[in-house]
Amino acid sequence: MAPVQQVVLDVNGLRMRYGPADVLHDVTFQARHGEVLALLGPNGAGKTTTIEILEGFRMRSAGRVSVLGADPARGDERWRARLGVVLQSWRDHGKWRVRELLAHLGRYYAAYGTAAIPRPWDPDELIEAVGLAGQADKKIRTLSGGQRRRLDVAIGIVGRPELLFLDEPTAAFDPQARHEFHDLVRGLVGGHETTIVLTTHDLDEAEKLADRIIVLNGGRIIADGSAAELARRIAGEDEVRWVQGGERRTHRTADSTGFVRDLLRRHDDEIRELEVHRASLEQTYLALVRQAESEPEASR
Ligand SMILES: Nc1ncnc2c1ncn2[C@@H]1O[C@H](COP(=O)(O)OP(=O)(O)OP(=O)(O)O)[C@@H](O)[C@H]1O
Repeated sequence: MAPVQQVVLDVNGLRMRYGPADVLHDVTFQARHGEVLALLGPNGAGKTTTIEILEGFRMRSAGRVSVLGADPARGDERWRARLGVVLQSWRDHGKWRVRELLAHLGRYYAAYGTAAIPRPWDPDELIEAVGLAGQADKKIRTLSGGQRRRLDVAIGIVGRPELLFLDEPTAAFDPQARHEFHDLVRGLVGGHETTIVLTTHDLDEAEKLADRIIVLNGGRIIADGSAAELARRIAGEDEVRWVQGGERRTHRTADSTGFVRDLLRRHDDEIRELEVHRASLEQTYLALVRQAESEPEASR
């Protein structure tokens, strides 16, 4: 029998109200040990509010929340030392040098190390892991935007967190930095069994990194599942493209395998450059949000 993974995050009936406005309505989900969970949703959907409540930075209006076995509203220092947080932006360490700052911040975690999880992460190993080896002795204000973001991630993981929150971690990255960051996240999940909750507007990133995707819209969860499960829910059509007799053709179908089989049976010699494009997470996501927005409030 497969081992039952421990529930690290348990959110039940979470509600948040700012003044007269309800911004989270009955949000319920769980995350298990070692999972990467992506929160997606349009601007103002409630992603940051949800994450800030889980981090213990914001008090919820109602609902039950358990993070690493504790209520974040009452989490103590020992609990906080097991979390890692990478906010959307941090701009306050300009005069420090990279190694110096990580060594300094790491000291806070030393008292919370265990036999299984020695804390903190050695600064030089960490600098290597986030790809800042060439910048270890540089002042932080001299780093590029992408290097600064890698440092933000290093600050978030210096205590070897069991649960890591990443709020739009790759927003300012170039494609290469984004690719390297994805490798870093996979390494964290594979090597140290960190559970990760990330928010992103990059659907490609969510598809690559996340085991599970939760789509929030207007403070409600409108979908929860793997990218493939969400795609099946929407049952998008595949697009088949080919060249025949020098002419480009396209056809949309729910049964691309059957269509291609039939096409090749009838015109095998004439078909060139055959491609099948599956419905992407982006199409699925847009369809989910459109569907949720077209439903009347009362039926939700
Ligand atoms: N401190 C606050 N006071 C009042 N309203 C707030 C406050 N913070 C957020 N809101 C409102 O709560 C809703 C959810 O905001 P939140 O920042 O959680 O969304 P988000 O999904 O993270 O958006 P984005 O993708 O733009 O970062 C929005 O309508 C926002 O205006």
